[in-house]
Amino acid sequence: MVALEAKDVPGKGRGVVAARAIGSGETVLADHPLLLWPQHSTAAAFCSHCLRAFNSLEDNAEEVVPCPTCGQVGFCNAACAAAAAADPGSHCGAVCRLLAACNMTGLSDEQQSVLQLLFRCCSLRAAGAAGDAAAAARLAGIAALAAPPPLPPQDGSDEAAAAASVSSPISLRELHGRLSHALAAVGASPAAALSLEEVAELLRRDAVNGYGIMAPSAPNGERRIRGTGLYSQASLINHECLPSVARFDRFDAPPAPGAPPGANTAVEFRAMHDIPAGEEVCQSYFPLPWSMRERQERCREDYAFCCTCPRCQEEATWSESEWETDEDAGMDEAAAAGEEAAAAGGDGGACGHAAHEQQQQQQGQAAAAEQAVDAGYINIFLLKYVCPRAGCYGTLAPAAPGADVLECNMCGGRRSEAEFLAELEAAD
Ligand SMILES: C[S@@+](CC[C@H](N)C(=O)[O-])C[C@H]1O[C@@H](n2cnc3c(N)ncnc32)[C@H](O)[C@@H]1O
Repeated sequence: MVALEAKDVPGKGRGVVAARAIGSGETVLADHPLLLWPQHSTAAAFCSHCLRAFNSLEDNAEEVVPCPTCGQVGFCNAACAAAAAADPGSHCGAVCRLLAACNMTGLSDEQQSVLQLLFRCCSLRAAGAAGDAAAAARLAGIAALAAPPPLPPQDGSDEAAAAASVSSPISLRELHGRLSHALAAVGASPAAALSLEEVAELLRRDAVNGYGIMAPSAPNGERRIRGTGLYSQASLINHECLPSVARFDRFDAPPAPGAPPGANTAVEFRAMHDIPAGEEVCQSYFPLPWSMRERQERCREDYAFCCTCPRCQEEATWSESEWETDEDAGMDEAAAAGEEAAAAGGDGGACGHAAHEQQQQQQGQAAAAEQAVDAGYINIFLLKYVCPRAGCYGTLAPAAPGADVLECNMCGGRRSEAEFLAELEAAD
């Protein structure tokens, strides 16, 4: 993290700040995953080691190498197959046998995907206990990720609260039972076992730190997730609704000559605009056009904090009539999404308020007040950085350091500064 420095940020835990002035379009961080796992339902369409899409192989006349243990999933080339076999945190023989032995009946795709994570962690534990220092270091890296305290139970049951991230009806206890049963069925080492509490803790770490890796859009435009990654440095980047960096990835890039398997799994963060030295560097955890209500709900329910960023503070003051004015002025979908924010603004107390959360909120509000933004700034920010392609919701950042062409981190679409200014004039 040459350009960034990890620090405690009042009200947010750890965060990263610019260690020097950062130029627009600079890549401030490239981070490789501690752990990567596929979305269960789409696993057969992506490399089980590096998540590269199989339909991207055709262009290079490459062929899928089937998993030698199950034959159900595969790898994008022989190097990835060999890397997975040697990696206890990947689709190695041990993980493959656990998946085959596990009773998946009645589990949602989300729950089956959680088991992909848990089996990889069990396998890393067994390897670590057997003296694999790299496996132990990866588990320590996962244990160092933020894990906010569990949310207060919604229905009076601690277990229900802990299982919220895997959306019951199947409870956390049931999931843990199936995990333990699979470990017993394959005769796994006792060192591989995870307690119920450890499973709950892992799920909370996954919920606040896991990066969803998107698949290319389906022909009907539907967006699907191909898997999830845990990244040690990227996980230090806090959220703001007007972020300064955007995440880019290249999971489908063909391997460069001599590059090790998995080189395509790095996530990169690019500065959307100039960032002065000492300023906190933030990303948005969800699409920029979301309304304030949606953003507040997601922050509270998935990340256990109340967003008090300058945009949320400003939007909390908006009235519906102001939004009518914006709509009349021809604001695009992104800015108009704030209409709902007006409705949410009145009950700005969407956040849960444990005592420490209140303190965090006050610290966050004080910091946000120092960098107040107005409606005009927010609207121009959204027009400039939300991908204009219908239904994309990606974020734009300069295509290269100093470039005046912006590139979308979802669809790859590009827009020049001149095109943006023309759109801005039209919106005016
Ligand atoms: C991916 S982690 C970010 C790093 C984290 N702050 C840490 O100490 O490791 C996400 C967690 O950071 C905290 N966080 C992120 N953005 C925040 C914000 N704008 N305000 C308050 N807390 C925030 C929340 O606890 C959230 O669940």
